[in-house]
Amino acid sequence: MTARIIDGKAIAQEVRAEWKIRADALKARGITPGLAVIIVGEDPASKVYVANKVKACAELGLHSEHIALPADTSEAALLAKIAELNADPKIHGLLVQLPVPKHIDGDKVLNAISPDKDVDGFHPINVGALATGNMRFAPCTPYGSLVLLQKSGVSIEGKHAVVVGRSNIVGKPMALLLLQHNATVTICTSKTVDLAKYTRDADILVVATGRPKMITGDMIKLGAAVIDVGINRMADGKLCGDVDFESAKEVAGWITPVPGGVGPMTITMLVANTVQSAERSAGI
Ligand SMILES: Nc1nc(=O)c2c([nH]1)NC[C@@H]1CN(c3ccc(C(=O)N[C@@H](CCC(=O)O)C(=O)O)cc3)C=[N+]21
Ligand SMILES: [Mg+2]
Repeated sequence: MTARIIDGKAIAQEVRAEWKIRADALKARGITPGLAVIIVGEDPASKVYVANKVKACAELGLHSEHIALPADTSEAALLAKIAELNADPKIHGLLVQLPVPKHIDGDKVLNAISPDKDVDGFHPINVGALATGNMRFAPCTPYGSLVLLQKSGVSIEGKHAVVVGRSNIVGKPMALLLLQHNATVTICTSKTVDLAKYTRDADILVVATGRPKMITGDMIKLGAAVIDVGINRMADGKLCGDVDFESAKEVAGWITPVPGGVGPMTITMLVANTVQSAERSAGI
């Protein structure tokens, strides 16, 4: 059997069109949703992501500000910039591209962003809201992964979902979202003993480990839905996921490619969260 390839680019376009209608409705009331992205330093991969975010905003007619600060920006200067944007009525969504340079405390940065503008969903208040089932902003990568499953017609309720990876930005919130949709959820880590025992039992397998091609076809249940969150740049310059696509697609029922899978959805949900934030600020 060969898996159905989940076309993240196509689904992202479809979802963006839905959110454009809501953005246009806000603009008709004189409110243009606005996103500010702060990037500290020169990471080349981050530059690609930030450029994609700004492009997606333009596509939906949103206001966006891209604030590039030098790598030696002090923590105090960054916190001051965040405070300024927290108070700026043109801005409904605000994020600081991670990772930040070592001399800056990442947790302090996440705590400084107004929870009402935290479109990444990384502020502890929003993490707590997700954990208690009162979601305000779901983190964009897990949210996008969930929408990919839903739009592909994969049923979640009652199914065994296995998440490999326990990061705050993907693994943990992904597990919470799946739990919210009544999946039976297992979270594995890089230390899990006999990882394949768990992955082979997964109806839905989400992989976010940052280890290129670590999940191979023999670790996947026949017909499973496989969401590959990994983006690894190989020596030849090509991108690959955390799943070995070639062997996995022979076993899986659905699979996301890298690139063109989760990545475009991450950007889309960021824009969606920004529009939703603007709706909330307008009392909608
Ligand atoms: N505060 C914060 N929020 C984030 O959401 C955040 C972050 N920091 N730091 C870095 C990661 C990574 N990330 C991606 C976004 C888009 C693509 C994307 O568009 N990927 C394309 C291709 C990208 C390429 O060609 O390099 C794809 O998969 O098809 C990938 C990765 C957001 N992140
Ligand atoms: Mg993300």
